[in-house]
Amino acid sequence: MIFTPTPLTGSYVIGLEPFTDERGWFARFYCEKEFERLGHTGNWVQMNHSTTYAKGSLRGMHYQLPPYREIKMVRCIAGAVYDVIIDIREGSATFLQWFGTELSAANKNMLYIPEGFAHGFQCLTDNCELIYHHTEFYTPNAEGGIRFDDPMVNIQWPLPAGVLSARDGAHPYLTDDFKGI
Ligand SMILES: Cc1cn([C@H]2C[C@H](O)[C@@H](COP(=O)(O)OP(=O)(O)O[C@H]3O[C@@H](C)C(=O)[C@@H](O)[C@H]3O)O2)c(=O)[nH]c1=O
Repeated sequence: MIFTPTPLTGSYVIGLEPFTDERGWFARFYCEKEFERLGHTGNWVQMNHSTTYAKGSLRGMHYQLPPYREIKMVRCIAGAVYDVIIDIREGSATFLQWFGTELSAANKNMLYIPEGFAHGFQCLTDNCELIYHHTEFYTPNAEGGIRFDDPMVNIQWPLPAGVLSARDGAHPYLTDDFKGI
């Protein structure tokens, strides 16, 4: 695996190194020893899989409140998405800065997202499938959300916004009172 730091400290784009032969390919996407070198100490306690049908659809921007902050690792196994994180670590030098990268079945890249980030994505194709690894259990009462179009963050999405859940459409806009998590 190739770990490329993003401008937001602690997050990485992870490239796989597939072994290819006449049958197809084989690639490792998690190895405790390699991840320890990143400083990763958490255990993956939950893994999720989602399909999003329509190009342009958006999911996000989601996080869990303390004490349920979590590390996430995201991978796209069908189609392509523009995957985005926002740094909401209290006191961070890059507070409210965002980073986006394309994850696709074709490029096989993953995004490693430390605690203290909000996460979301937009589908660049129809029928996008994502696999998530989480270090914390899903805790509905601890869910936090930031609107995908929050002007204080100003994410540059590649496509006009398509399908959005009712919950994601109802996230409040940030105010100066928001100090992060
Ligand atoms: C996230 C999650 C949802 N659910 C349930 C709640 C709800 O009834 C249904 C759909 O949930 P949501 O609408 O929140 O799903 P979704 O909007 O796809 O939520 C996901 O968005 C992306 C951007 C992330 O980063 C993920 O961690 C997760 O928050 O599934 C679980 O049972 N376990 C889970 O871990």
